[in-house]
Amino acid sequence: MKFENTLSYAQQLDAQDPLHPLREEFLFPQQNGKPFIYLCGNSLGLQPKSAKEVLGKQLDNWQNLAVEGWFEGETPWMFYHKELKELMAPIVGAKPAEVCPMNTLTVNLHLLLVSFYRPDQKKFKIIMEAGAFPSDQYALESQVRFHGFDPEDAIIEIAPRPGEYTLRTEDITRIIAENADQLALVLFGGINYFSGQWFDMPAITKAGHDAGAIVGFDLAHAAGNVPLQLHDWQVDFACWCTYKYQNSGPGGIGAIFIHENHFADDQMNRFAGWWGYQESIRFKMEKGFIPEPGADGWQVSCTQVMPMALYHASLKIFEQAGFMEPLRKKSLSLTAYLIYVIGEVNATIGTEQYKIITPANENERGAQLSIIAKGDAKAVFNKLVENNVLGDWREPNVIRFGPAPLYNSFEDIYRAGELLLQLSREEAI
Ligand SMILES: Cc1ncc(COP(=O)(O)O)c(C=O)c1O
Ligand SMILES: Nc1ccccc1C(=O)C[C@H](N)C(=O)O
Repeated sequence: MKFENTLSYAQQLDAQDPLHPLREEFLFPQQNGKPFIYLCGNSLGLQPKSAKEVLGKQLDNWQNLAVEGWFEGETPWMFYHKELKELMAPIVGAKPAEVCPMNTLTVNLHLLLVSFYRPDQKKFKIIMEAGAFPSDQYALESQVRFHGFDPEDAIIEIAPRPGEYTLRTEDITRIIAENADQLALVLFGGINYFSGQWFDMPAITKAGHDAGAIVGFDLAHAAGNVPLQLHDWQVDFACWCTYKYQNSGPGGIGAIFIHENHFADDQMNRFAGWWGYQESIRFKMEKGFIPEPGADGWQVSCTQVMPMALYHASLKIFEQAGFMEPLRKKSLSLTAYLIYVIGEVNATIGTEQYKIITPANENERGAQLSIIAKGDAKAVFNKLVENNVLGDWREPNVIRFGPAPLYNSFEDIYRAGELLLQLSREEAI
């Protein structure tokens, strides 16, 4: 596609974009009386305008029904998660029974590792990407120690080749195969938070299974961002947060996926709680845990109604958008335009001041582009924020921009590029 670096051209792309009106469904933060150009959906999605009303309804239910709200009213809380499951499933390519909203991401990762990381003296190793989000590193290290192994022996991190920023699938699958004898688990991010690289999840899953290992993913940066087919890809388990591309609010409800292949496995360990107990007889309060079939059987505590209400508000907008296919189509155009605009900034300055380390290949990236700037990148980043362009900064040297197709426009990208160019010129003087 041939782009132009003009405001009128960007506005024309917006006029042709069928999803453009959905921008009106969201609230943009303001600074100095002006809205931000918000390019940070990769960290925290924006608040849907409907969030207050949807949350308000549950506050009313609480006020009017109190404890009876669990079984009475329009949306009895006992079954509230079921409405969400139907809307979540198409976002990650799962059957509704395979997903469940619950807890928060790292907590869920621990709970799923209890079930899916079952090391023995022979097979105890875990393969993950080097530079995974710190919470995942800490979770895995502590799980390994919990089972009496040393993370130094048990965790194999796959790093980019020297001089490269991202991983090659051939290296990932080769290292998995080489370690087959001792490999218990492959646990990868779907998209790496730092580089923005979308890993070849089907290839990783297949390689892990060929090596006799379980394969799980942390989809914090992938769910609601790129099209996923967790069921068809035969992924064993996954977990994600919903506060990034799925706009459920800070500390929003987390979610899990358990492949139905595992539903009948009665050898599976789990850290059980009453909300995972068979729903129809849960309130008999009997001794001896009987799990509810499917992902719901991993629930521990009672439904977090208020965070789920906030997530529900956003899921309804995903439904309105037609779920992932139209969103992905727009997302690819937005990122392609951002790549073009950054290229124009570099070309105007006459040097590769801003280097995009996220793979250019569409199959290897989602909405987020990670950019390394020459010179004092932090100063540039701070000035962008002062001037109402909000991406985020990740140590030691990366600016991340994550245009979200639900609410970002081509004009946002044009304007962010215009400011980047202006700041870079000022910096050079
Ligand atoms: C890949 C990844 N894993 C884990 C986390 C931590 O999530 P939480 O704080 O919700 O447990 C995040 C984001 O903070 C993340 O991006
Ligand atoms: N949950 C947060 C709370 C505070 C600050 C950032 C986060 C993030 O989510 C960061 C994000 N996971 C990242 O990719 O850097």
